[in-house]
Amino acid sequence: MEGVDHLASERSRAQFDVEEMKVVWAGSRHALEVSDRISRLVASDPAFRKDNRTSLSRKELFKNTLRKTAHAWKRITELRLSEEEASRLRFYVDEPAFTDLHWGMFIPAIKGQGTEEQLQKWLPLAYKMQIIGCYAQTELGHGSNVQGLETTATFDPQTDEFIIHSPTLTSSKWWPGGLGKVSTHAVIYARLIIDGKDYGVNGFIVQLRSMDDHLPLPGITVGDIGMKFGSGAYNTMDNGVLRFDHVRIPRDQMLMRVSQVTREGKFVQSNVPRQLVYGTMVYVRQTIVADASCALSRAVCIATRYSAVRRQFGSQNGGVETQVIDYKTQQSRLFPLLASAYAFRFVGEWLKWLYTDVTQRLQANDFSTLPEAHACTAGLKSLTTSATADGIEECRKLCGGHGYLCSSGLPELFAVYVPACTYEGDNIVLLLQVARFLMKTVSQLGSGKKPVGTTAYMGRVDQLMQCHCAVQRAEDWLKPSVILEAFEARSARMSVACAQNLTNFANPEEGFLELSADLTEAAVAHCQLIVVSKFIEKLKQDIPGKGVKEQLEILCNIYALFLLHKHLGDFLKTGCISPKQASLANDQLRSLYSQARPNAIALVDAFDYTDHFLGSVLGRYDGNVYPKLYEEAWKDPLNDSVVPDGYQEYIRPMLKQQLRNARL
Ligand SMILES: CCCCCCCC/C=C\CCCCCCCCC/C=C/C(=O)SCCNC(=O)CCNC(=O)[C@H](O)C(C)(C)COP(=O)(O)OP(=O)(O)OC[C@H]1O[C@@H](n2cnc3c(N)ncnc32)[C@H](O)[C@@H]1OP(=O)(O)O
Ligand SMILES: Cc1cc2nc3c(=O)[nH]c(=O)nc-3n(C[C@H](O)[C@H](O)[C@H](O)COP(=O)(O)OP(=O)(O)OC[C@H]3O[C@@H](n4cnc5c(N)ncnc54)[C@H](O)[C@@H]3O)c2cc1C
Repeated sequence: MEGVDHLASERSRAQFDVEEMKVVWAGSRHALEVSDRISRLVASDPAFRKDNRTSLSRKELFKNTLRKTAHAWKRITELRLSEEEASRLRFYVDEPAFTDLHWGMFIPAIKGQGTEEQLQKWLPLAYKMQIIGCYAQTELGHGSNVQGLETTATFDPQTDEFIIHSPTLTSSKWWPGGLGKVSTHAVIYARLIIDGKDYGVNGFIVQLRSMDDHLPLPGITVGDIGMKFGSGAYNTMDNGVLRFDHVRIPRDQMLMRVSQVTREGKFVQSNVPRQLVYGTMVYVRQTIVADASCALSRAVCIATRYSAVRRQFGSQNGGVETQVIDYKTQQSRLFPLLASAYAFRFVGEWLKWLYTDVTQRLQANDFSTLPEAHACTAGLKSLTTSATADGIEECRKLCGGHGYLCSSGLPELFAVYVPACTYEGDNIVLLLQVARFLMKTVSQLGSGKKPVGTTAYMGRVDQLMQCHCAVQRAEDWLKPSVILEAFEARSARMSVACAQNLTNFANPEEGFLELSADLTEAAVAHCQLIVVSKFIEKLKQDIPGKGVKEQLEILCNIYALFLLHKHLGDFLKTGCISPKQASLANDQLRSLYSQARPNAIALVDAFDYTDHFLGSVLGRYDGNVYPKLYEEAWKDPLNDSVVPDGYQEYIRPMLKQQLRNARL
């Protein structure tokens, strides 16, 4: 039935003001207005159609993306969209493209690592898209180990140039998005060599293709690395391969904010830390955390709406069957993901603040918070992307068989999302960075250096090593102080245990390798504490709107107690809680699921996603699933003809053969 809201009765059960929750989700009333307006602009423009993506060939898919990005750029310039509006437009167009790397990495790399003159020269060209750039760091042989990159940039004092060269096959740049077919320029990372001496990895701006005919410049071999996981999905992106054969670039194309090479070939290290060469990754990791909440909320929105529409079993005397969302098992799988989407939203907001703060400090030559910014961005990127990738897959299963259809939107969402666990740093490699930071923090506790920021709780390590959880009744688990103490104690005890075990090794690096699995678990505990504590902090703010804060409190408690349940081994092993308290937490969790149930549909409506953006028959706003699912099936190219292509060649002869055999 077209025009009927099949989820109306669900919506009428909501106990809070959905419009106000939309403001909380968007971040502000202004952000909601912009987001809402731009999402409708994209949804109503046929040029941004995306329902045919999975049936296009790679070439069609790629050309389609080029068309869409050109159209998006035209609309951005015609409508004079602000940076905020343009970035919302990119979000709602919902198709990975070379422009992500141009705006998301090429420009930030120049901004973060270039000198004032370099910014003035390159940024105007990049902002007007008169050049298109990518970020070429990873090589065939090395991705995680940035210090292991092999591409060289050798200074030639005769000509005042660098010679960029790929000395081995494994030094070929491999993976950069936008490189394969589009970028005219790249920020490439190469070992700086002066007078035979290696000064480590630095960034350089290199032109790759002619501005006249787009052909690669002399000495450059460049192409696409081939199809990736999933149909449609990330194959809209031209991830590329690049080799240099003694390509010359002027000296002033080395990004020289962090270190400089003078006309005489002298290497000068400025007073900023060398780690700033890694600064673009810190920036992008922060954006990836914010993006995790978007991807997860999208999957959760689809699974929640469908779970309210779908009915199985439980019919009494011919009455209606049970909505699958009413099964406790469905709730215990779905509601923690709903809560995680909100939790990641708020920790993403906080991380953005942290990043802005560290950037301002860096400009004032205050580098003190850089290690914490690195640990937080690395750890939260790892935690949120792993949970989101797993969460999207869980949402697919929550939708039963129909979740496996491309028209559910979930397979493509998963395929596009899952590389986030690898790009911008493999999630395990990043957790090991957090672990290093934690071990350093623990080792300095005795020296009188007071830990600050997200490790401030370590300053109370003596108390946290001994404290006893005060929970006696299930309701005690609703107290933020109780939850915080349990998470702080678990994290502190896991870090201290690792630090103590490390002392058993004569060589600390050897010990670190041997204990690395335990260390990543300690890092996860610390990162989960950050997410829980930032959710609790959010709830201390003034949050207007009938019932909004109460719903968020329910979600915050679900998030924390679900984690406690999932990682019970940690909490019990470290003696932070008793088995009895664990069982009370579980009782409380069940009660929280019942409280979330009547509000579930409204809580996903608060994401304010259009049907175009969701791209899912199962997640439609009106819940009119079955007729649309049926209609969608008939659109498949296989149904263009009643008798399939190939019948005469393959099916008919086989059937005839069977017939002949039967007659014999
Ligand atoms: C049409 C128009 C539309 C317009 C609008 C469009 C809008 C679009 C806008 C935005 C979209 C944004 C989205 C972006 C797209 C995302 C797509 C993804 C593309 C993917 C890109 C990539 O993957 S790029 C490559 C990423 N590579 C990595 O992440 C490599 C991982 N490895 C590392 O980071 C390091 O090598 C590692 C940290 C693992 C180890 O480094 P190493 O040198 O060995 O260092 P180590 O000895 O361990 O440490 C030394 C010291 O340094 C500290 N440290 C390490 N890293 C950092 C850092 N980043 N910052 C600060 N400090 C760091 C480390 O802790 C050590 O400290 P100490 O212990 O010595 O104190
Ligand atoms: C879709 C996509 C887009 C990308 N876009 C870009 C781009 O635009 N620009 C760019 O430069 N790069 C890009 N990359 C590359 C990406 O950054 C790297 O693939 C990533 O950093 C992981 O590095 P790797 O491939 O070397 O993995 P590896 O390090 O080889 O990982 C393999 C395995 O080894 C493990 N491992 C590695 N080191 C350690 C260790 N020290 N301790 C324990 N375990 C370890 C990992 O956990 C993993 O399980 C992209 C990658 C993908 C998939």
